[in-house]
Amino acid sequence: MAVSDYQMIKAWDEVLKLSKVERGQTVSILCGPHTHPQTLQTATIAAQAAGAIVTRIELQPINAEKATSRDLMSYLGATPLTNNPAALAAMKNSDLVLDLMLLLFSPEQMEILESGTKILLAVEPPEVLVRAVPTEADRKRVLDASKLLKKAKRMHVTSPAGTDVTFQLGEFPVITEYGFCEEPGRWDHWPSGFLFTFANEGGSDGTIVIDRGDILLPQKNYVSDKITMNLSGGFVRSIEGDVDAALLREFMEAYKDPEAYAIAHIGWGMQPRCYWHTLSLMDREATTGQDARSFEGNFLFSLGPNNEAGGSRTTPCHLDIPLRNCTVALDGSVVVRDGKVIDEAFQ
Ligand SMILES: O=c1ccc(O)c[nH]1
Repeated sequence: MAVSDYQMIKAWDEVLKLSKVERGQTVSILCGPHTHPQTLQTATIAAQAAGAIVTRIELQPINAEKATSRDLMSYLGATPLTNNPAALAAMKNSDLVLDLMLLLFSPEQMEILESGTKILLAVEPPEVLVRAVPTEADRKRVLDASKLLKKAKRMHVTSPAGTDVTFQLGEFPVITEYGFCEEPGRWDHWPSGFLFTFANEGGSDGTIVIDRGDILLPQKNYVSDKITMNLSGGFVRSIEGDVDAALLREFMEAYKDPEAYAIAHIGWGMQPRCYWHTLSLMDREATTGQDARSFEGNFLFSLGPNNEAGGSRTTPCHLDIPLRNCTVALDGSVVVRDGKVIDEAFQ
């Protein structure tokens, strides 16, 4: 359904208030030719209404000749900000950057955050943004869950489809996503509502079965036949199945990068206003799949880069794969059972 400018401005008002934007602060809006015009215009109005000094920074896209997918998250690392000291300086001197272009996993994003600038990514279409406007309650619930994940040394994930995989934890921080940036140096993504950490280097072993109906991102399809991944020493050693597996293998082979097969972030979804089914109702190219990453009770694992958490891997190949009906246990304590979040585990 279409979204009115008024409703989108009110949504931005709420997100900027939650992000503690104050009169006189500097808000820089990073955009590109692909940025949704209504998102850009309403963000500009809301930031001005909040009393901020607003700057738009438009950068031209890159990597089109390298990526085989048009999805914004299908070729990461080098961004239009790479080797652009003018734009980098502007963003490091801003209180908040609204990233309507997508910098994810770029070294420049880390450098901007280290300067104390907050970065809020928002590239989903207005219909998804207004459906999942973040709340303080979302933040509290994700932070409560993060306390357990921060202490965990081991994550064990199983499913009726045959997943049985163990991740050693502790080398990397926990990253929480709840849709706004209330602290200097924080990165977040609106919409979201999930948390994750990264498995210790070399510390992932077992089998992951991507079941019928589970989602591959950036492919943004529901797989129609099971894909079985065998993991050892932190890397996917084989990808078996039928056509979906063959398509996934060729997608990954096209990057010609062995680091594409490394396990990256692992965690689970906690956003009640995001759903597994919505991808079946949307044009694939209209979304980056945040509903799929955020829906309640998914087990979300990713492959590829871990530089976002201080790791050394910066491969441009990045897969996010949310699974349904999994049971996730941290040091033996179940936090998701058969695809349902166990909130009591976080009390
Ligand atoms: O919001 C996001 C999106 C992609 C990703 O890999 C992590 N978080």
